[in-house]
Amino acid sequence: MLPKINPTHTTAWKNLHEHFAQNDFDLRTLFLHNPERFQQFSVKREDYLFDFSKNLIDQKTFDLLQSLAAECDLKSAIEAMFSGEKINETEGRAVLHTALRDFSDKEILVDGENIKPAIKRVLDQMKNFSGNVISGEHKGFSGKEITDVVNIGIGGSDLGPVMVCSALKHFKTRLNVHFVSNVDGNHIAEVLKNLDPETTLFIIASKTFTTQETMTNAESAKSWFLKSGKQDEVAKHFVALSTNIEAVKNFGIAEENIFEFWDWVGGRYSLWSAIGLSIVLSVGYENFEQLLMGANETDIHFQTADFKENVPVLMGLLGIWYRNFFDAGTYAILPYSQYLDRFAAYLQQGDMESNGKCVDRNGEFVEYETGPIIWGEPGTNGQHAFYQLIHQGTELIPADFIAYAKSCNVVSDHQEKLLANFFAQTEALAFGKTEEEARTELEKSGISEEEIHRLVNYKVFHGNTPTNSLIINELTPFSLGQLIALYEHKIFVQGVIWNIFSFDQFGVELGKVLAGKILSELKNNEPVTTHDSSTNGLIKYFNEKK
Ligand SMILES: O=P(O)(O)OC[C@H]1O[C@H](O)[C@H](O)[C@@H](O)[C@@H]1O
Repeated sequence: MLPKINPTHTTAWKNLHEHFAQNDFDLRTLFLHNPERFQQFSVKREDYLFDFSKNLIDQKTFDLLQSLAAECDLKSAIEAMFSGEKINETEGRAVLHTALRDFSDKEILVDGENIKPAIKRVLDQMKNFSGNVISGEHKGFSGKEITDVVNIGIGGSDLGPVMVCSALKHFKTRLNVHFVSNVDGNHIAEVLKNLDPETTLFIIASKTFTTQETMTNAESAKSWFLKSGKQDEVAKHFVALSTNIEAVKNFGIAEENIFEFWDWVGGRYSLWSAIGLSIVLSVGYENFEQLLMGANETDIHFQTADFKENVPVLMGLLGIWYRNFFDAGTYAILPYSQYLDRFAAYLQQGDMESNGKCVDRNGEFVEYETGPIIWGEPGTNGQHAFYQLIHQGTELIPADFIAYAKSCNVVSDHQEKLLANFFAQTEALAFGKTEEEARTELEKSGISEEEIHRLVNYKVFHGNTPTNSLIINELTPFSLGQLIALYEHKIFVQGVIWNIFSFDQFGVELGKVLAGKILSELKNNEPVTTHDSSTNGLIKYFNEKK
């Protein structure tokens, strides 16, 4: 079981509030007074450098955040998760996505049974199946090789595979992998428009195998297929990834085409499981295994490194400093890598569905902030879209800047320009531009004193916007696995300290229930008056125009 400590009752929390009130954390001053600040607040590991020196902290902040982790008993929480304790207490489940990438001989027991053999069995099944599809040995009903794969899933059965397949495009196989997730019929229509049922493999990815969007898309995909193929040929073109074996069989998918995973794998933590089959088909099994091994390297770091040099712990603690003491409502993920174009979207589910909670582990409503809004886009594009607000707006927006030192594709001086922007932005956000500096620049431009007076304030940059800089040596399946796991564990750290349960998601249920009721009303085409005037009015308008 996880500790049930209210963080605001800890001595560290009270001291952090005092510390916050008594200091202004001016980065210009902090760097000026400590030439060794970068060395003091950065962690250099074999595959990456994590520089957290441009944060609004001093040594006392650092020490108090460490004390907070200790008082909240983070260490035993980490041990509880990795050991298979049922820390997902509201659902009575263990949280063991980490076991999926643990290639050691160590036994991990769930309800007295070692889960490692089953994990290995499914990995072997994924390896064999993907090998046959990629090699062309597995053929469609007309004897042609598979050329296209369509993963049908949503949420954790979509976002992780989409993000990884996008990030590892440089490593892709001959197969073209597509993703359908939205119940909006246009989504599947646009994907199927250019595909051939003779050479298309469908993956129905759903932990529960009950999700409306996925089951609707799966039925439509099957209908599309059966316009060409026969019922007894479905087995060659449909596989399923799920914990719900009975529901999969009822859908009509052959038992040998079911890739199983388990309830101790949360949906948003499932890309390492059978849900990763689209990744295996997209980049090959060896690269998928490297992805797993990279995540495992972070798992070991997370379990063994002193919290003072433990990157996920530091990321988590710094996020709490801004969320709960600076009252920052959002956190930006700004990868300076086009390959990571879906990374922020992936973390939106990972972070916001885990820590978007208002009831603590004692069943009481919390009286402090919990999970922030996660958002972001790749740099340098963000600079031309929303950096104005980060630089000169009224919201404090802490951000993670992520970049790879080496590019997968050497094209002219693009990489130097990309990183020059990365370094410039974190510098500008940290140190800004004072009124005096702005005035000097305007004076040099030769404009009148009156004009200078009129314009100077628009040219001031407040600075003191905190950033973490993560420079990863190169983008590989291994380093991507490391990166994803860093954020999985950051999220875990924050959930432990906020004293919430990070692995259930009851908040997604109400909408689903209401949608089911409204769907039946829409289908019977009668005037709808059972709701509020807005919902009734909206439904009426839809019924008139559809
Ligand atoms: O994989 P499925 O069972 O289809 O669930 C897909 C998604 O459904 C819901 O939105 C849950 O909140 C997500 O955590 C889950 O990933």
